[in-house]
Amino acid sequence: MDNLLLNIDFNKGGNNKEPAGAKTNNKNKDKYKKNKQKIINKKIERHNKTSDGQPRTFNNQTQGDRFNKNKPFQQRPQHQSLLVAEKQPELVSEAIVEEQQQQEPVQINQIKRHLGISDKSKQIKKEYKEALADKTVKFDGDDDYDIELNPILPNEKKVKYQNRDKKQDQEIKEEEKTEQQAAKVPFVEEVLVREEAEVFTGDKFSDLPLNDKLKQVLQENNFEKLTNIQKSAIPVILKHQNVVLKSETGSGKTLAYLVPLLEYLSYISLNKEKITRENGTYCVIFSPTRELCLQIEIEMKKLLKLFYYVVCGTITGGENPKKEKSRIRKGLTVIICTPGRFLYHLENSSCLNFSRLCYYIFDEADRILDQGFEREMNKCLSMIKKKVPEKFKTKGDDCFWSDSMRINFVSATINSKVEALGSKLMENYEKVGFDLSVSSEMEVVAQIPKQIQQFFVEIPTQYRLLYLLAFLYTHQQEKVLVFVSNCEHVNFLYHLINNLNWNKFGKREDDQNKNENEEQKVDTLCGGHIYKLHGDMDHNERKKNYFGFDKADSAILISTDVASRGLDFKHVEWILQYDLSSQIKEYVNRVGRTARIATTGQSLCFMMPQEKGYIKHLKTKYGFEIHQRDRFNLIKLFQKKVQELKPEAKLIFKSLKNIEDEDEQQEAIHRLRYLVRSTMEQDGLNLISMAQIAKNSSTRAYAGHSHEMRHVFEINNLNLTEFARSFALYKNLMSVGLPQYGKKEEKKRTHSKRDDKNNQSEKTVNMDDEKMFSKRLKKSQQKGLEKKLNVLTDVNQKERVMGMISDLKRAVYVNEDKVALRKKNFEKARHSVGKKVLSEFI
Ligand SMILES: Nc1ncnc2c1ncn2[C@@H]1O[C@H](COP(=O)(O)OP(=O)(O)OP(=O)(O)O)[C@@H](O)[C@H]1O
Repeated sequence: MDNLLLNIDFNKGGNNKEPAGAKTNNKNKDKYKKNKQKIINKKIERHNKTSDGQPRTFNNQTQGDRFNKNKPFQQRPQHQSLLVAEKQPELVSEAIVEEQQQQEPVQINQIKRHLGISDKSKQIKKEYKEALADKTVKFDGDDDYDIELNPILPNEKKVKYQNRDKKQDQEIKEEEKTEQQAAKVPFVEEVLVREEAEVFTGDKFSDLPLNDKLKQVLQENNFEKLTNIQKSAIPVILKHQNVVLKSETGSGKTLAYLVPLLEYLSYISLNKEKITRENGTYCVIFSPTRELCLQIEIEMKKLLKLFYYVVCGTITGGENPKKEKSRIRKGLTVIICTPGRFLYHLENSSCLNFSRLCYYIFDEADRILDQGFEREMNKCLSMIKKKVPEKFKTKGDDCFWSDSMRINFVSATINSKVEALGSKLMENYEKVGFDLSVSSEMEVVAQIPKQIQQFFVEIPTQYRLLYLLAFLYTHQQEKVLVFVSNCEHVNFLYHLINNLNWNKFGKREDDQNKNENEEQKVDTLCGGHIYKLHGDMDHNERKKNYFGFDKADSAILISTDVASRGLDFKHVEWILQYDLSSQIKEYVNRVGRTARIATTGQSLCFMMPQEKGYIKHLKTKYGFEIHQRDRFNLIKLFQKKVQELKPEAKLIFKSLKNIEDEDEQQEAIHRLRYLVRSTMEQDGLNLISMAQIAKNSSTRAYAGHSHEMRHVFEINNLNLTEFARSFALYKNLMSVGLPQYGKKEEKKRTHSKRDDKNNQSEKTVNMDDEKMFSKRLKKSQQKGLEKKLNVLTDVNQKERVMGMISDLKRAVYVNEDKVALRKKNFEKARHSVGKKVLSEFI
């Protein structure tokens, strides 16, 4: 304390500055002290005299006032700092402190802190004043004074006020705690106690009544212990039962139906007839995606090593149909297919042989129906029925009951719709893995493995992209699967992330020119292991990306829901739901891509502020355990990661003195934005138009959220400008590549009032977008109604729907479009009819 006061007096402050060399020269020091004392004495003298040089008279009755200029210096009570610094009473005087107060507020604060007088004293001071005004507290002239010349209260009064202060403090603290409790938990630190995975049972495959070859092959593939679902499902399926099978994601359902299938085929081969390729197909496995077909084929081929007579093959979209045809002609014992392509072959290939068909398996059965496969599925089944009518019990088209068929329905999220299809196929069936003690809604939660930690983070719409990049940078040594709502968004994110050069991160334009060599080095996330997956991709690229992500140790996969079902990527640590899905089933299946078969994993939902209801819905309706994470913690982690991976980046964060400070954290976000913008502007990448297309598709997808969840995903609550920013479409980037501007507007934009014009143009862009969007929305509604019209039989209903369609058509083709359409027709007519006739026509 003494040192502190001495330092303040001697080393700092304008007039109090110690002369050069004083520290080393004691003589000089004494001289300095004497001078100092002289200055103080002079000050006291000046204070005690009026401007005329006459001695000042003091009014003693006002001595309780805060700043008592009417009180002689000597008569003032001793200052607390003087009491503390008793050793140098001549140096640390009130006058010095006063002077310091004017010139060195920082140091006064230091003194305050050391004396334990914080800014809270201001509040106490205020209360003192109030108390004085109320005359509830009286001061006799003997009261002591604190550093700010407040009267120091007798102890009981002080305690009273201190307690009051503490109480208030506590209340405020508690309030803050409850508000921030969830949000301020560290971002990735494991706060939850992970439950022991309870996937495996004590039972083994070797205990099951299977043939020796199958047991051997299972052992060779390290399938030893049975999982819960395998233990309960395999014996039931083996007993020639139709089964609807449901269990949590990643619990080994595939093996649960493949093992009984192989057992059955080997039984036929040993006891009934030799299975050959010429015999045709014995089993058809339906699955919703090509990748899942591929995966089932791989899993099956692992088991086929000792069953050379069983040939399995996939029939999926994207493959060359001719090649598939030749494979079918050679004979496939087990066909693994997507319904669309299978239907194509049923309609176009006569070589399909179903005379021995005895097994149907529907993997991800609920998705097969959801995806609009229902019609295709029904067609497939009825065509098979037409080919081999003797196998089926009933004659009508809608019923596919058969005594000679074994049917398995499999999914983690089976619902009543699936059961309805099930009843068309199976006269009676056994349910395995259903928990009848809980409601079907709550049962959904049970399908998420317990070892998955679920989080959500609320992010302002405009920063979404930047936080995504921060997250990916922070977790680039892990495997992250990012889900978005549409193919265009996947494409945009994929190209953007692939082209970000993190060597440029945080550098300004002038810095960049200095280090051109360094700039040439490209530093991409995960060492460039970035993949994408969606339905519009070329089949071979899809396959390549699927295997690429599966094999990588650390990688990023950006995907639509095409990857949400059944795919078993190895060791995915994080599932990131960047665009939320309004369907609970999709949430469960997306999350289920991590924590497979007794491993652990985390999932994170990126939530826009207006989507708060989503988490509430999941928590209250389904009882999900989702924990909030603070976005600032994410940025903190990001900064730490940057500093860890790029030690030279200290320069980047030179302004970040306090990493806890939210404003300073914002700095990192700005730097990220700069990196994104510079990448967007790069020639030849075409990122801006990709972003615009992605934004439009995402807006449409947002408007297409299920009716049940419209209150959460309400398109009218979506701020389109902020939403555009989440696609890196910032104000001045919006104008690039947009064809909407006329020549006049283009000229105007280069004028001096550029900013105003930019604002205007941004508005026009948004208006155009909105117009486009509403048009498309109406068109899609129209299409939906047209589909409905095909199915309707009632004449009145038909008429009503037709009326609605024509209303929509009128709304879509606004006047301008009508004119354009007429012009187009006119042009057509001119070509076909000729000018002469046309003039008559006009
Ligand atoms: N008994 C077992 N012992 C060891 N590994 C197993 C066992 N059963 C399955 N697995 C492995 O567990 C992983 C997940 O299995 P699978 O894909 O069948 O899960 P699932 O329940 O079908 O998941 P989803 O619901 O997501 O489709 C696979 O890699 C599979 O090889």
